[in-house]
Amino acid sequence: MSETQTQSATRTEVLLDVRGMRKVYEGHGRSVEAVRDLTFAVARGDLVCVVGPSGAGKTTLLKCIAGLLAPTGGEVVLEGTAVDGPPPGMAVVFQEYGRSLFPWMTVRRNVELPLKQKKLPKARRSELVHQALEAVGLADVHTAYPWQLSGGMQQRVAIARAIAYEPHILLMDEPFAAVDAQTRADLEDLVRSLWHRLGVTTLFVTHDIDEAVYLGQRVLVLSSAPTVVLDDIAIDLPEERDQLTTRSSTRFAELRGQVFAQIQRAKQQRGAVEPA
Ligand SMILES: Nc1ncnc2c1ncn2[C@@H]1O[C@H](COP(=O)(O)OP(=O)(O)OP(=O)(O)O)[C@@H](O)[C@H]1O
Repeated sequence: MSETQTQSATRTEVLLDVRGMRKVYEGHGRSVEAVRDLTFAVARGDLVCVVGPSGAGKTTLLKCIAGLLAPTGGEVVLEGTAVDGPPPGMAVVFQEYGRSLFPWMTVRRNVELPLKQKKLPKARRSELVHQALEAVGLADVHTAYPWQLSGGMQQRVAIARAIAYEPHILLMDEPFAAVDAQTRADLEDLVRSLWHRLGVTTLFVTHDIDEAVYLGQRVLVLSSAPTVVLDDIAIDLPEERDQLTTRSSTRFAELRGQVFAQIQRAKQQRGAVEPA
C-alpha cells in the first residue's frame, strides 16, 4: 500500500481488513499453496478492483472474505469482526448467473428470496424488490422467469438481488466474464452508477485489466500463486467516467500500462515475488 493510501485508510473507516491471509488447499496427498500472504484494507464506500493472472487465487480470496472457505493463516476482519462464516451484511455476485438464479422462481421471487431470510415484513420486501429492479432497468420483467431473459438481463437480476439486500459490502467475482462485449460495457456502467447512487463498498474481481482500471478507485494487482499483493494502484481518473472518453484518455492508457506491466512481472516471476 502506498503512503497516500495508508493515510487515507487511517483517515476513513476501514470496513474490510485482510491481514496476512494464507490459504493452502490440502487433499488427495497433495497440498497447493494458493495464497501466500495477502494484506490490504478497504475503506467504507470504496470501489476496489482486484486483478491478477489466471490461477492467482482471486476466487480463493473472495471465498475467504465471504466466509465460504477458512483461511489457513491470517484473518479477514469485516466491520471489526473476524469472519468465520458467511457474514450478515454481505452480498456476492458470481460469474455464473445461470446457476445463481432459481429457474422455477420469477425474477421478483428470486430477488425477494434473501429478504425473506432476513425476515423483513412483506411490504418492505416488495418495496426493496421494486426499487432494486428499477435501479437495474428491469422493473417491467418482474413476472418473467430467468430462462426467458438474455444473459445480460439475468446478470442484472443477480445484481438487483444483491442490492435489494442492502449489503454493507458487495463482492463481485468476474461477474461479466460470460456476457458479450456490448452488454459487458453496459453492466460496467451500471456498477459505477449504482455505486455512485448507493455508496455501497464494492470489491470487484476481474482478470480484465481495462475493466479494473475503468471501474476502480483502486486496483490491487495480485501475483501468480502463491499469491501476494504486487501493487496497489490509485486510479486518479475523473469520477465521471464513460466508455468512450475515459477509455481513450492518455491517463487511462498510462494506468492500464502500469497494471499490465505488473501482471507481466507476476507471470515471469511465478512463485518468487515478495509482497509490495
Ligand atoms: N479446491 C481446490 N483444491 C485444490 N486446489 C485448488 C482448489 N481451488 C483452487 N485451487 C488452486 O488454487 C489456485 C488459485 O485458484 P483460484 O481459483 O482461486 O484462482 P483465480 O485467480 O480465481 O483463477 P481464474 O482467474 O482462472 O478464475 C490455483 O492453483 C488452483 O488450482
